[in-house]
Amino acid sequence: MQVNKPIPKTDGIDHTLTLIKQGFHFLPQTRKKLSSDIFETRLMGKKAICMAGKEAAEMFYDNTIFKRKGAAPLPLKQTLLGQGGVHGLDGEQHKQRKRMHLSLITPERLEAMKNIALQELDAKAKTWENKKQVILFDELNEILTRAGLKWAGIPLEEKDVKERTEELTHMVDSFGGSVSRYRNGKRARDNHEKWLKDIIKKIRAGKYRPPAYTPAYIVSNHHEPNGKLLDLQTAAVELNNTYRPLLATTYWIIFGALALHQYPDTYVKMKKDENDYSHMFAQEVRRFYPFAPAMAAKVKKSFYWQDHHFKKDLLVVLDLYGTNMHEDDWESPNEFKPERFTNWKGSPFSFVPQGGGDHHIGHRCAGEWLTVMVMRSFFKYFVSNLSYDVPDQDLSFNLNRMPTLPNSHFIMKNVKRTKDSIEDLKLDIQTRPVI
Ligand code: HEM
Repeated sequence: MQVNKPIPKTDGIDHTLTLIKQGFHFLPQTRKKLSSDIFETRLMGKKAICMAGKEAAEMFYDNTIFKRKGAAPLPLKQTLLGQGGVHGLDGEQHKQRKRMHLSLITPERLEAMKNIALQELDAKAKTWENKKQVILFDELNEILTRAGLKWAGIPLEEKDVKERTEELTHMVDSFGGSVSRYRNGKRARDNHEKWLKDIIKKIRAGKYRPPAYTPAYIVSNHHEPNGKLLDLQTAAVELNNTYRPLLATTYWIIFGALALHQYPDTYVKMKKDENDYSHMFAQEVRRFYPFAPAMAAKVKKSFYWQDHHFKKDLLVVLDLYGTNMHEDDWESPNEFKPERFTNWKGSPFSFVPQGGGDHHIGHRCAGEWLTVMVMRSFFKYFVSNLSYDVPDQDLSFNLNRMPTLPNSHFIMKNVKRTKDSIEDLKLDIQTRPVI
């Protein structure tokens, strides 16, 4: 007979506002309070089971028992994710769409992104030499907007750079429950999708011909399992999905710059980059610093797990940040130690900064390799191609805000390029497995 073990519950009626107020703290602190890796609460008026840890992640990413349809809240789809995109698909439709995304991320295209992003960074860095100070967050958002659109094969006129950068920045900053950030994010997405739809129409009409290996070409010409082209709206969402998340990488590049500053030994080791140090450093930045707090799914068919009953259509939330910090899997999780990744045995369920499980059959982030490659090459650029001072500023970050970053947005002064060329960096960094 199957035992039905009760799951500890939070007090009160609904905890959506608590989640918005406490941000990254909500799930870990509630687990601590209830002394349990799994608890029941109510979010957006619905019963929800929240959980963390390797075993929980393994269960969450089993797509025979979980589905994404109806799991993500509407405001998230109106801003960060878009409606009708790969994130919310299940079954064959998901597999087919995911194959399209993964087909964009070949080793050659990863190298291309690295080179384009480094070129944009180096061009921008030339202008920093004449500035009193540089706010790195703003600069990186523009650099990665330029790089992402170029890589995706989407034409960007100089006069539009500011507008496109602001749109992508607002979309990425839109989650976390602030009404004003939601409004900015929604407006930004509406404008950006309108712009993309015009470009896709031109591609389909043969009026604009991007190279056949670019996202612009591949997404515009992608056919659904029913043999039809993606509808225009979905095509705009998916094309945006191929480069918008690069601006999420901005947050981790800022945190990496923070770590290089606050742990000076890492700066020295990054400069030498022995035993793949830059890779381990990027991995530890993704583990230690927050970006994606959690993911939601719904139960596809009822099942038992660890004697707990999961009923069909129940909402389940996996704490990604808390899983990366889980004491069962990470020694001294609250210490920043890139060396922990030396000979790391890599579990796709204990290390879930960009989702867990398998990239190909599950929902794990399609851009994980790309994220790590851009992070590594930028960290190496900072230590080997630049000199800069980090003046006094408020470098603290608030875990109640989602997403979060240092309050000052990382200010640099006296920036100088120490090399005239990025050729060493272009040759140096190769694609590497990330889990
Ligand atoms: C800081 C950088 C990034 C973070 C934190 C991040 C995080 C995530 C997370 C949490 C998911 C959802 C996993 C799930 O549904 O369980 C995801 C999915 C996805 N990401 Fe990323 N991502 C990043 C960068 C990128 C980049 C650069 C790209 C593309 C170039 C990308 C493309 C995608 C796609 C297409 C999916 C949908 C996968 C699916 O549903 O099967 N991401 N990402």
